[in-house]
Amino acid sequence: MNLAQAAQARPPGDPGGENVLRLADVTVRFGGITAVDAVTLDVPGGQVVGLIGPNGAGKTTLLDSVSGLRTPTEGRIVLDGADVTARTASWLSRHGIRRTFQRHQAFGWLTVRQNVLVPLEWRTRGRGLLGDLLGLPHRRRETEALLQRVDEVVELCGLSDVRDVSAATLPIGRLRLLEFARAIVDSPRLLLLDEPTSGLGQRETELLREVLLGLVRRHELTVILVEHDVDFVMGLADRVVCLVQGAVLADGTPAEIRRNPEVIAAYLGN
Ligand SMILES: Nc1ncnc2c1ncn2[C@@H]1O[C@H](COP(=O)(O)OP(=O)(O)OP(=O)(O)O)[C@@H](O)[C@H]1O
Repeated sequence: MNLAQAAQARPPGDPGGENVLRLADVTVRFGGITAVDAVTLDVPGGQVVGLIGPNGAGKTTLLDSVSGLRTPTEGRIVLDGADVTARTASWLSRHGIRRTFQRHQAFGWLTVRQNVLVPLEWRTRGRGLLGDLLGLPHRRRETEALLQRVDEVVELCGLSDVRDVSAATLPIGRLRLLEFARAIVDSPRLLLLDEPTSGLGQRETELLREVLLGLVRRHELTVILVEHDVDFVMGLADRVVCLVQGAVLADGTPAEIRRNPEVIAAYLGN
């Protein structure tokens, strides 16, 4: 990862590409509770959109809808121009949407390297099984390429020193970085991050920031970032959306959101 190269590829403030994602009046209800209330949002390619708001504002529920874990009660979700509102999580995952969760999802009994390999194995599952069994050269080359990619991402996420250690023995900060590594290893188009800095120390937070910034600036990634660490969001996001009681209270640049009196009253404080 070279941040200088990354910064050249897309200068800060560049509006990014066409919309990767469009939410149109997305509403999610749980019985009488409206968790997400008619949210309309465009996410241009290559941008980081920060999603902030108080506890219970509907941020995670919105990510659940975009990642196919929860079908909206109303409204439409459009990915690269196609309506994906009713698509399943596994379909969306195969089509380039990845997410992390507030609680890490690593497999404790696998090593760091094996954990990062899982999404790649899953993507190529079943393909070339005969080639594997016969040890055919083209399959060996494919496997070597996958392992090389795994090692690159493990290094990028600062996990090389623990790559052969089982995940169950890692402290929480390392586990969160492992979760992130698993989410980016197969180069998703859209990454949904749910409180990625929670449990990270200062150095780990800075590493995560640099890795994310590099990927985004090189147009490799579009991100929706849910995060309570306001400085982290404001430092990374091209745009910030503040949700309150399921609805969009404000949508603007980090500077606009920081000085928005309604956002200050509802969430940021003074
Ligand atoms: N499975 C569920 N069943 C019923 N209500 C739910 C469910 N999931 C979320 N809610 C409710 O929906 C609302 C939004 O919750 P959500 O977790 O999306 O908020 P959030 O902004 O992510 O909060 P936090 O910052 O605390 O993670 C809350 O009132 C919550 O209690």
